[in-house]
Amino acid sequence: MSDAAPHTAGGAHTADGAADGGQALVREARALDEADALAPVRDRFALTDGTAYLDGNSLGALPLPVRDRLAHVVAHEWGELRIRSWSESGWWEAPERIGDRIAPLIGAAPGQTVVGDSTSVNVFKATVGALRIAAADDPARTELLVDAATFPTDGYIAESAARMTGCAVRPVPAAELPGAVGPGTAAVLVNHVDYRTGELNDLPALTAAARAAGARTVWDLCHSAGALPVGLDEHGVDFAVGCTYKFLNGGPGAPAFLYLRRDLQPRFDSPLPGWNSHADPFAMASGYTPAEGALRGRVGTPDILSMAALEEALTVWEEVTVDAVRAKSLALTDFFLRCVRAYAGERTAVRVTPLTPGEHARRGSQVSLLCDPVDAAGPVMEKLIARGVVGDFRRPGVLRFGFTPLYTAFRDAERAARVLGDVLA
Ligand SMILES: Cc1ncc(COP(=O)(O)O)c(C=O)c1O
Ligand SMILES: Nc1c(O)cccc1C(=O)C[C@H](N)C(=O)O
Repeated sequence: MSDAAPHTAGGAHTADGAADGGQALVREARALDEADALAPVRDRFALTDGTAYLDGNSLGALPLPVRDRLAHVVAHEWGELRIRSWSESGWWEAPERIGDRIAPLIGAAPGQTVVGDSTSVNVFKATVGALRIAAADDPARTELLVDAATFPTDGYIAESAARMTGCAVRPVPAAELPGAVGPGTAAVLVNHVDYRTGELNDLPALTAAARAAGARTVWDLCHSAGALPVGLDEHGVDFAVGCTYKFLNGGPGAPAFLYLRRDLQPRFDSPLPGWNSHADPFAMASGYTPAEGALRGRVGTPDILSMAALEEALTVWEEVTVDAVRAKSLALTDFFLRCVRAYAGERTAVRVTPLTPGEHARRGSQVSLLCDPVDAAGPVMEKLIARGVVGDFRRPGVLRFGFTPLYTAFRDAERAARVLGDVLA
């Protein structure tokens, strides 16, 4: 069965617009794509295999210019210049240079963002750094609040960071965190967007509450960087981390970023004080003197090939604003939710309920659907993928669909919902 045109099998039966077999939704998707100012940006990505790729919240698609950039770095910078490239090709400064390219996307002025290591490692650096500053200010602050639904790596690392610093972790549902911070709170580690549900947590309110209580904040921006405005400087966030292989399309295993607010940099006592963060690395001194600025967040030798891919991937932002991306993201997820209601309806054998909030202010750039029965979710996603609709599945029963406005079209959203309706039927 072709998925290119709507048909009436299975779905297409609710009062929500698919009584005509989905023709109206197909026409609407076409009109939305025609009016979409970001539509031409899709041509910069390797997306010609006919799939509706809705997994950019896990691994972003390949930006085409990355291929030539990597070929050049390998052939010329590594192949011909070899060690000279540390200075002549700008390899040594890549972590700060690329950090400053990410900075405007997360609302940070230059000089506060550094790229390198994985998100997990940066969660460790930022959390221990925050706890050490809190302890220096007030040793009675021994509580590390973590949002209860956190991505696992943050929770595991929070436990270790707390053990190292004599603190204790207290998991609290994200919405309750502003009321939970108190005089004993040293720091709060929280995800901006919940990886499982796609819920957007209230960064301004929680950061303000933490500041008022004298606690430090560490935000995990993995699912918001490149998807929506963050406003780190504006809201007075202390530390932030995030991945670059999701909405920033930096490639598999692309290095993460670490934001150290400028006024805290002199106080940032890294738990991983590698030689790259030394004030004079090539002095090869036996004693450690930390560098000034964001490069205090570096550890060891940067992974140049991945850095080069990321740097090239970020060039798309020279033409695109985060506000435009956010506006399209909300329009895409609104439209997808409407299509799901129309095609999946109430009468399918497997039912789906959105876990992602309907309110724009509480929605990230993905839509998560909970399957009933839950154990249907894995097989449903396998069937979707077999039919060219690529989302992912998180146990036990969640279907995730990520919307990357740089390359996701409204026709992808319509098709995904239509195929989903068929599969659920
Ligand atoms: C919210 C969140 N934090 C942290 C991570 C872990 O990142 P990494 O595997 O790059 O350390 C991920 C995804 O893998 C994530 O979604
Ligand atoms: N980092 C990943 C990987 O190496 C393999 C598979 C998936 C991932 C992910 O990024 C998972 C992702 N953070 C999530 O939101 O579930």
